[in-house]
Amino acid sequence: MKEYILAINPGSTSTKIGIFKGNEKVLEKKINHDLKDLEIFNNVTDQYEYRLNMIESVLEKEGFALDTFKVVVGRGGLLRPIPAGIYKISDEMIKDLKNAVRGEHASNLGAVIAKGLAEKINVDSFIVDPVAVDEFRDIARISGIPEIERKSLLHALNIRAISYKFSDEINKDFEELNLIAVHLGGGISIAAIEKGRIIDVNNANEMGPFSPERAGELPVGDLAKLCFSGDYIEIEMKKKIKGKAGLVAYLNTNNAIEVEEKIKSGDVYAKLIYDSMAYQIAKEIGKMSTVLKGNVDYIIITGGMAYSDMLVQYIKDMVNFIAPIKIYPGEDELEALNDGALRVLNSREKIKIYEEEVYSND
Ligand SMILES: Nc1ncnc2c1ncn2[C@@H]1O[C@H](COP(=O)(O)OP(=O)(O)OP(=O)(O)O)[C@@H](O)[C@H]1O
Ligand SMILES: CCCC(=O)O
Repeated sequence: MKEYILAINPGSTSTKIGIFKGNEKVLEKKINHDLKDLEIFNNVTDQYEYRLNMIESVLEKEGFALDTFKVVVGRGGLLRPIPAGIYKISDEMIKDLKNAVRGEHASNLGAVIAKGLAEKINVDSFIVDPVAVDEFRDIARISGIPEIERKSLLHALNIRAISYKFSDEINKDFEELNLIAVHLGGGISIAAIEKGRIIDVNNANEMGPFSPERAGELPVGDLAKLCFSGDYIEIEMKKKIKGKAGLVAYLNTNNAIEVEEKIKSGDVYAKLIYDSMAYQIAKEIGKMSTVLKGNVDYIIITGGMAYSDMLVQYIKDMVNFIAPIKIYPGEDELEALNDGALRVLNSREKIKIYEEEVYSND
């Protein structure tokens, strides 16, 4: 009997899978990938067979036959700009992901694997709120140099799932609230949400505060100088901005818990860096409150670093004049994928068609 939903979330070093029966998670597994195994692939989507085989082995070992799944849902990747929602995985979408039309990202594999598995058993496959969700007004796209556009790229899956959860908890519709939603993970997304639409966000890869591994916004003159200093080739510069930046660059770790231990043992430099990250996060929240013209109902803070009392307290002290603050530490993207699939299966939300939304966005 087809009774389960299979959720697939590929990350840079692991693939997480979740099996759900209605709202109940009956299995969660994290498949770790050896970096040496991944290095041989030129593009992320070339890892398809490798990761698919590992998922199938886990399913077999755990006793879940493929034909017990009624739908397969994957994390969406760097697609063309599209509104938030749940999308049927289409050939056009797969083509864009394989061609990396907006770049390489581990989540590009989510749709490819979900569709591959679903086709074997002849069921539907979906993605939910991919990182490419774009609900910006044109005014938010202008950067200051015509060749460069400000882009909407964010942790949309977790941000929207937590926003829905919070709205339910206070018995309001997400579409009637103005929120600032903050995801504090390896990357940091800070979004202004007006009546359910994400109208502005920093773009965790390129702007906003620095994070455990990323540089965030940088003084552009000095950045240009560094690029042309002759000391770095392009790939090194890219790594310097994303991966080897932020806490990693200053303190040699991307682990906020380790940084807090240093601070507690009296490391003044670690405290300066950590406080500076908190300061920049608070400053970005302030920016988003202006985007919403001060009409902010709540600030919600989520992601792994939301577990940190030290960080959250610093931020709260700076921004609690703006709106009440609610903290949801951690993330459950597998649950968010399942929730999305259920909303479609229970006819609470209409499935979107990628090609139609891309076209209507042009
Ligand atoms: N209890 C805790 N106290 C402080 N920091 C924590 C705690 N638990 C996790 N973190 C920190 O949260 C960060 C990782 O967050 P998270 O797991 O949400 O990110 P990720 O999934 O790796 O990346 P991303 O969210 O960008 O996709 C790390 O710096 C980690 O040390
Ligand atoms: C760019 C937003 C998503 C991510 O950092 O993974």
